Amino acid sequence: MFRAENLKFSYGKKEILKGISFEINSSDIVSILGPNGCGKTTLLKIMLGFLKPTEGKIYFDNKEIHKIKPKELFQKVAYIPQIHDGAFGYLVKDVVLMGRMPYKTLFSNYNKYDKEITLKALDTLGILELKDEIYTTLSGGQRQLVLIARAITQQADIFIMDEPVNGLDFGNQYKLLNKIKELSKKDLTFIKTSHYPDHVFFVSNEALFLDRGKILEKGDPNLIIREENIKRVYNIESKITTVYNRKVCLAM
Ligand SMILES: Nc1ncnc2c1ncn2[C@@H]1O[C@H](COP(=O)(O)OP(=O)(O)OP(=O)(O)O)[C@@H](O)[C@H]1O
Repeated sequence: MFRAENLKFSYGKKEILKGISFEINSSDIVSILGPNGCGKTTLLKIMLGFLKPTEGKIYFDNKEIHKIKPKELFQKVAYIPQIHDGAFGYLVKDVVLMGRMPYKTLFSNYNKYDKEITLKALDTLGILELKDEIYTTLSGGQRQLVLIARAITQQADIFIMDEPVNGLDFGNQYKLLNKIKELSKKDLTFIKTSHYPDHVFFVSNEALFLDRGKILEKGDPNLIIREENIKRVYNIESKITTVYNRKVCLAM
């Protein structure tokens, strides 16, 4: 589905990605790990066609991303950004309804079906009671859930999420991770950044470690999240162990 070939990217003279290649398959839950500022968000933006690689190629379904019309791409791919302050004054249900935009022509209105799936998405995320609230008055975590509901309303097959648990409380973090697992069984693909090895063990079948502009390793999290990689990437000692049949990474 996504294929990157020797991607390089620089902001001006600052080289961020130094030649990375990978493939992502459908129904994967991929977590991109790496230290602050290593280029995770930049990579997501390249995958969404918001930024063009300085060198190398990125394909979606064998077509170069920047040659795909945004409307076509966003019927298949939904983006949930890390920080979202926009949508000033809109009600939650209207923000979620905006997920239907890639299906609309310039002058067509939202119909009954659009409104139905909007409410269903809010219900799926357990936030139906927020539907008439003003979006900008919500907490950061609640906004995150609203944006996920919007992505569901978009009926995309692929969700690109930038640190989706950022700002969510402990319970909502794991509720969201469980929701991701549940949705991936319905053939949805998730590509997300993460700062939490435990979450990656919990939810992902693929992990990609970015380190100094290159891919250190990509593959099964159980194989690639190792103490020496944690040390190398985050410069911290850790112990990786199994508790209640779950792998966890403890910082020492
Ligand atoms: N628009 C921009 N112009 C110039 N430099 C930028 C721009 N956006 C990001 N950068 C720089 O590029 C580097 C990579 O940023 P990016 O946001 O991709 O990192 P990240 O891995 O997602 O970080 P974090 O984990 O902190 O969210 C950082 O050093 C950042 O300061």
